[in-house]
Amino acid sequence: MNTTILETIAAATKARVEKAKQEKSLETIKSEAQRLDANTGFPFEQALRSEDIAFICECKKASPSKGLIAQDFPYLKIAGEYEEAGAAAISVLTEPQWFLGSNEILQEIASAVKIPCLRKDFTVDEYMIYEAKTLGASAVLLICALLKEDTMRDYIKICDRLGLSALVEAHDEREIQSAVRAGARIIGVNNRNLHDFTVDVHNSERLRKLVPETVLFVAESGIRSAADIRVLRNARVNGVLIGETLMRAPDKRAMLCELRGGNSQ
Ligand SMILES: O=C(O)c1ccccc1NCC(=O)[C@H](O)[C@H](O)COP(=O)(O)O
Repeated sequence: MNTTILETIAAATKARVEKAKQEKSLETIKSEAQRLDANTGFPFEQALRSEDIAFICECKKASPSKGLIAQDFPYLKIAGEYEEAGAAAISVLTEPQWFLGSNEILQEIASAVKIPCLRKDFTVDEYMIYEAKTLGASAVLLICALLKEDTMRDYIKICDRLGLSALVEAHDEREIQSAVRAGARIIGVNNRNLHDFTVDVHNSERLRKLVPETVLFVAESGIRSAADIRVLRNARVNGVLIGETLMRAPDKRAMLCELRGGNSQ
């Protein structure tokens, strides 16, 4: 079988984590994270509960499917615009090779905004969860395709103890069932097919039915228009995660308003 982009990124991420451990050990990052306040009230989850449909707006300079998206990437300005325009949370890519993200970008954004930040990365080691906490994240991404069910359960428990939320990403029925069994309280369905990079928001619509009402549901990727949002709102998704559409919009506030179905003028 061909190696998927996800497997390639995961292998590079494992190497990145091993390098990070040489600079700061697991024990050190763990104790740094554990010294931080764990009584957070899980703001990322709260943000998803508190709105009709919550917008998680992404700061992303590049991606494997699109290459460079934003030549100019004033991420603090972008995050500020998202916050002012009523974003519920901000997703920050920290993967450096394909997404041109960094830990520093997350740390700076998290300390500049009041809304919760998701560390969007390819979590392959518990080290990355403790690291996310020290960087100021309120949530981390856990991808079913990269983690065995028992590991997923353990990682969700680590998140709970640190006061972090886990957005557990699934692509199909089997992964959704595994995420539910592992104790996920937030499941995100990624609409992007990682073999051919095509996107279909109806993937979220279809899979929403399989997720219990008690579990929060986020639709991720390929959301381009108010019509897409209408489909997802009708499917009772709690939140949408939007990257490229917002990153390419010169006026983020106007684009968010348009996506919500309003008039930006
Ligand atoms: O975006 C990609 O090309 C990609 C490829 C392989 C793994 C993950 C990938 N993207 C990460 C994301 O999940 C998106 O950044 C996020 O859902 C927003 O998607 P979009 O609104 O389509 O930019």
